[in-house]
Formats: sequence, structure tokens, C-alpha cells
Amino acid sequence: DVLHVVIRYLGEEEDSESSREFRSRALLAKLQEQVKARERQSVSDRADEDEDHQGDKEQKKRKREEPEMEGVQRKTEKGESERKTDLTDEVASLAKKKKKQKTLSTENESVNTGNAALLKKTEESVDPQISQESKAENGSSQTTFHILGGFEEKTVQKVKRVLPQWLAQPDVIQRDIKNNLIPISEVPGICPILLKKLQTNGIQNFFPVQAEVIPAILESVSSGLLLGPGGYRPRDICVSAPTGSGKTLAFVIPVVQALSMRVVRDVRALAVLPTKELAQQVSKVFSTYTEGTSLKVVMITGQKSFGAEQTALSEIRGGVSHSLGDIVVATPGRLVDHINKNSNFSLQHLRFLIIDEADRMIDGMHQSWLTQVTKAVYRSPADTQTSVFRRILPGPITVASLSPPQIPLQKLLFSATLTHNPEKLQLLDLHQPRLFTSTHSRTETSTQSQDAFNFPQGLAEYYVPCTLSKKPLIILHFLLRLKFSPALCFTNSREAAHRLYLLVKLFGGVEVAEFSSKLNPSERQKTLKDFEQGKIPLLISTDAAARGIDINGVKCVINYDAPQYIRTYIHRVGRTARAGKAGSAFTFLLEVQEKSFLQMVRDAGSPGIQRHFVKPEALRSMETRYEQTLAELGKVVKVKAKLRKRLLVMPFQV
Ligand SMILES: Nc1ncnc2c1ncn2[C@@H]1O[C@H](COP(=O)(O)OP(=O)(O)OP(=O)(O)O)[C@@H](O)[C@H]1O
Repeated sequence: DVLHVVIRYLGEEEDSESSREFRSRALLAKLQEQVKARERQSVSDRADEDEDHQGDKEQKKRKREEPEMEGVQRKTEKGESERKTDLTDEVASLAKKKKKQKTLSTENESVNTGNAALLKKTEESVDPQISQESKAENGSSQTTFHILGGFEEKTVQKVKRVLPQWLAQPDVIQRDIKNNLIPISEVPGICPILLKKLQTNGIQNFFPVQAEVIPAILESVSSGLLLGPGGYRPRDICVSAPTGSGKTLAFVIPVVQALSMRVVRDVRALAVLPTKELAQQVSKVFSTYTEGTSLKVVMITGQKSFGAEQTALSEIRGGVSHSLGDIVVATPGRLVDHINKNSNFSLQHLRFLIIDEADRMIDGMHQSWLTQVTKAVYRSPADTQTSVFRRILPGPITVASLSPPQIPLQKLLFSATLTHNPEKLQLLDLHQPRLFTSTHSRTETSTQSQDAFNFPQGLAEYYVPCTLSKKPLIILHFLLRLKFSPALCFTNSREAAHRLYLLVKLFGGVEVAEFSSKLNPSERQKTLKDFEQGKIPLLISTDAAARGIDINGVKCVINYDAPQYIRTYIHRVGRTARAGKAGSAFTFLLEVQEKSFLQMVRDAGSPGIQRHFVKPEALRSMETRYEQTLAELGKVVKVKAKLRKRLLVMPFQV
């Protein structure tokens, strides 16, 4: 194929062959003449440059010869700008050349003409500001400079936020679950064993997020685990879908399906979650769908001792360490411990890195867990020589970089509140990411910097105007009179949760439990189980239960303390109205909080938050009992404080 086409100019007329040849020769001769002339000129220029260094005397002389340059020269001496200096020098040297050329032979006429034209052009392109100043300094209106326009004031357009294409044009997921169910058999690529398991677990249809994301992940393993589509590294996948929309199955099903092809057991999937409870929840779903296969799931969250986790992760056979897990579900802290302290824990064969609650995991990036994982993934094995597959940190795609077979690492990110902030996402070092979202692309044109999210379709949001002293009474009114249960009530601190728990318990009439980091993991697990089974109608919790926790049948979420951040609000209220069901969320607001809170919720894309006013009369009948309870609570708190003080003092007395 032709790489270059050379078009030669042969003159105006092209008549005969001989005349064409004659003209070519003449042209060649002319060009040779011009080359010689240029050589002569450059020699004389160099000589002239040497002369230039001889002193001020010559410079003054030149200044006299070129009066029009004076203003320009002086301006540059003041150090105006580099551009001006360059142009001034260029003009000066051209003017000098012009002078020299007069002495050259007439053969160089064409060259001279060219340079003169260039000089004129350069003079014209000199900053008109300079020309005006030089005019002022000369005190004359006569000038050879041509003043160009283009300095009029223009209205400056406001710079709009421009998102990268993958963020601006995502694959859209339907928000309405109920009307967009897809029968599981209609989603291609899922093996019959998994289909059967889904049915056994009561899943006949996929939710929209699952119907979109499962085929996309399966497509990336269509050429096997060792190669991405077409031999390239597969694209990373980001999913932003409402709370309770079924994101867990959207990664569990394709990962289990993809790994079922593996021959040797190694850690090929790693799911990282922010809390023990969430890790446990995800680990349970993985275990359900790997049951009956040779795939093994191992959880490393610190719930067991480090040694016990080590034993669960690998064993030594024939002097060689063998992995006992295909899928590892971890919290970042324990994961980093194993990477650094457990020499038998290897991530060199990792194919999927699942980051659930991804926005929270980005915020927690200061732990540098991702950097540690990346290092462990691309750590060169001890037997580099014998290993068929080498793994090097991916860089630009070149023939050399593609020649050795590479196990690709694919990142799968999930969250209900995935940030659209490219700077934050940059921290994850994503490869040609593909975004699935049900969020409208309002952020593309919006002037506000806050991200907008989608809320579950079946969620009804309310705010309850109240005073500080009436808050506990309203909770009791909701539970005892309005029968809003099971209800999950959030406070902003452990202390507030504990105080409210004691108050409701002392008041009586409603079973209540608290959930916070004060409880140990097994107590927390039992509390959640009791709440889910309906044994406890009211659970008072800190934000420990705000994210990801899937408790079946929560009818109502109560924000006893209004959340400070929109993400916290979305995750808290998302504990109800899950899996396409209906639910309500009530937020107690003091008068001073109303304006800013409602604005924050509206800006986040809430379809509407309504006012739910509790009339003072409705609370009146409970007030006497409430006063007594408060007095009792005061005594209990005092006794507790004394006990705590004594416990603190005791060690020193001993
Ligand atoms: N296809 C389905 N059919 C019926 N139920 C489903 C289906 N997919 C998921 N579920 C159920 O929906 C509930 C919510 O799913 P899941 O916990 O995966 O939501 P999520 O999107 O991860 O929510 P969050 O953002 O709060 O973590 C779970 O109880 C799950 O069992």
C-alpha cells in the first residue's frame, strides 16, 4: 500500500516530454543556486554574530540604523514577556539580514525577496500594544506597525463540568424493579446448575441490575480466565444502583460461573467490604451458590484468630503451599495483615477484585489497602523462570507488553452511592471502565457539585418537625399507637443509641434492642437475627447497620438524629423498601435543621420528602408516664456512672 504520495510541481503547462525535462533541469539548477546563496548568507551571519559581541559601540550603531525598533527593544529590557523578546530579536535579526542582503549578488534576489516578505510579516505580527507604546515614545503618529484588533472585551463563558465519556454516557439500569423483571432463563450464559440453584433459592426472575451486569461480566471471561475478549485486558466494571436492588447477586452469579471453569485451586476472586457484618452477608451468598461445586469460600475479617484464618486459607502439601480458597471475602484491615504477614497467602492468580460499597472503600483509601493488594497481585513469583504466565504491572499496550500471556485483573465496583467524581475514581486506577447506573445524567449539566443518586422506587420519605424533648415520645407514639414495626431507628452516636434504648426499655410496652460497636460480633449477629425474625420490633442502632445490611421485612426506618451527610441518609433509608418492596422513612428534624436538610435531600435527587406532623394532643396521654421514666432513667444513669467510676479506680487501689 502507498505510504506517501509525492506530488512534484512541473510548471504551468505540461506539453511535451522534452520540454518537461528541460524545465526540471532548470528548476534544479535554480534550487542549487539558492542553496549556495543561503550557505554564503549563513557564513556571513555567523561572522556578524561574532561582531555583535564586540561591545556597545556596535549596538548603538545598529540602534541608530533601526530607529523603529527602539521602543520594542526598551520594552523587552524591562522584561515584559518572553514572547515579545523572541519577536523583537527575530525582527532585529531580520532587519540586519535585510541590510546584509543588499551587498549580496543579484542571483540571490528571490531569497532576498522572500526574507523581506517575511520581515514585513513579522513586523505586522509584533504585538500591537508594543507598536502603540513605541509610537507614544517616538511622539509621532507615523508608524510602520500595523495595529491588529482582537483585544475587545469578550463575555467569558462559565466553564462547565465535563465528565469523562464513560461517566457521562453510562449503560442505564431501570429503577423500577417490579415492572422490569427478566426471567432467569432469558439471561444468556448461565449454566443449568446455577439456574437450578437460583430457583431453589426462590429466584425466578433477575432484577434489572442483574440482567445488565451478569452478561457484561460473563462476556469478559468469554475467552477463558487467562485472556480478556480478543486477547486484551477486560474492562473494569462500575455499578451504581439503588439500595436493595440486588447488586450482590449481580457479581456472585457471574464470578461463580466463571470460576467453575478453573482447574487448579488458587485465590481468583477477592471481595472487599467495609465491615464484618457485610463480609459475612456476602460470604453467605457466595457459599449458597458454590455449594455442591469444588469452589471454596474463605472469610478473613478478624472474626477468627489470625492463625485460624491462616489455616483456612492454605495448607502445606509436599513442602509446597496450596490455597484452600477460590473466593476470599475480606475486610481491608485483616486483608492487609495477611498480605504482609502470611507468606502462604498469594494473590498472584487473582482474576476478580470486587469492591462492594466502593465509595466507602475509596474514602477509606488512607489505609492504602488497594496499593497493598495491587503489589501482591503483581508480585513476581519465586519461580519466574519456570512459570508460563508472568504478571507485570500493566502499562501502555505495545506488541512487547502483549506478547507474554498475562492473567488479567478485573475490578468490579458496586455501590448505591458511587461517586461521579473522576478525581476520586482515579484513585482506583480503573482500566477502560464501563459504568452501569440508574442515576439520571443530571451531573453532566448541573452546576451543583453534589452527586445525584436514585432512591428505591417503593420508598416513601417523610420528615417530622419536632423539639429535642419530644423526640423520644414520638418514637413511642410510632411504635405503640401507629404500630410502625419492625422499625430500625438510627442515632448519630453510641451514647445516644444507648440512652434511647434505656428510655424505651424503662417506659415498657415494646421490645427493644440496641446495635452498635459496643456489642461484640456474636452479640451483633444474634441481635440482627432476632430483629429479622420479628422477636424485636424496635432496633436502635448507630450507623454500624446503615450500610449494606440486608434485613428482611424492615417496614420503617426512623432517623432519630438527622444524618449529616447525604450518603448516610441514602444508606440508612435504604434498609427498607428493598427488593422492589414498599417501605417508609421518617427523619426527625429540629426547626434549625429543616431548611438545610431538606435542600440536601432534594439536591441528591429525592423524588419528594413529605411533612408528617405529630399533633401535641396525640402525645399527651403518654406524658405522665414519660416524666416518671425520665426520672428513673436519671437514677439508672447515675448508678451506672458511679459503677463505671469505681471500675476505673479499682485497678489503682489494687
Ligand atoms: N432476582 C431476585 N429476586 C428476588 N429477590 C432478590 C433478587 N435479587 C436479590 N434479591 C433480594 O433482594 C435483597 C436485596 O439485595 P442486595 O442485598 O443484593 O441489595 P444491594 O443492591 O446490594 O443493596 P445495598 O446497596 O443496600 O447493599 C436481598 O434480600 C436479596 O436476596
